Amino acid sequence: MKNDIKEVLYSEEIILRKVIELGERIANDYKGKELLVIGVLKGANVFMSDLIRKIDLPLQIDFIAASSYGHSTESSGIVKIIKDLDYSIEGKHILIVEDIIDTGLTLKYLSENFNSRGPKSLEIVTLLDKPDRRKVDLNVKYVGFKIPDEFIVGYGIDFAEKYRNLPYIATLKKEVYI
Ligand SMILES: O=P(O)(O)OC[C@H]1O[C@H](OP(=O)(O)OP(=O)(O)O)[C@H](O)[C@@H]1O
Ligand code: HPA
Ligand SMILES: [Mg+2]
Repeated sequence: MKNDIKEVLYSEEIILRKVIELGERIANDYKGKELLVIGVLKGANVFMSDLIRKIDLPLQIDFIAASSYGHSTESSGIVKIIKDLDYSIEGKHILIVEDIIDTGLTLKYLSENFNSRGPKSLEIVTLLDKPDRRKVDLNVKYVGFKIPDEFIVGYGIDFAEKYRNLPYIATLKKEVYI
């Protein structure tokens, strides 16, 4: 697995520091409110697990599973919901947790879908943001790192379902995916 890595962009230590910073900001912003944190599977699984333990507030969690990349490095443009939320979000303060925003199509689709269910508020936190690749406008309140237009893996993020268990975030050698 390590032979496929081109460059480590963010080490475990750097990621942890960012997760703590985001968790503190979120805890501060939602003080006194009932918060429901929704992770977008599978990619956000690792970030979500670390982040919720750095939000010092009573909160609830739920998950939705969505996929649009499959085994490609380009979005198919069609967002498929593979598993829906378990509970209603009507009247609740919702925070969507994503690992990465690329074209923005996944979150555009999910935000519109969630907004139609009548939440009290809806915000997004993403660990990584690739603004140069955006195809649709999105309002993202919490961003960990802005990254250049390169295909990345690790810390939950895959290529063809591999590399999710790398503890750091890295770029892949081109020959691996071309
Ligand atoms: O902004 P976008 O271009 O829509 O890309 C971002 C989405 O793509 C990845 O999910 P993917 O569809 O690969 O499913 P996965 O989380 O199971 O890997 C990632 O986890 C985001 O959810
Ligand atoms: N890597 C893996 N999955 C992704 C990416 C990426 O850079 N962008 C959107 N889904
Ligand atoms: Mg993926």
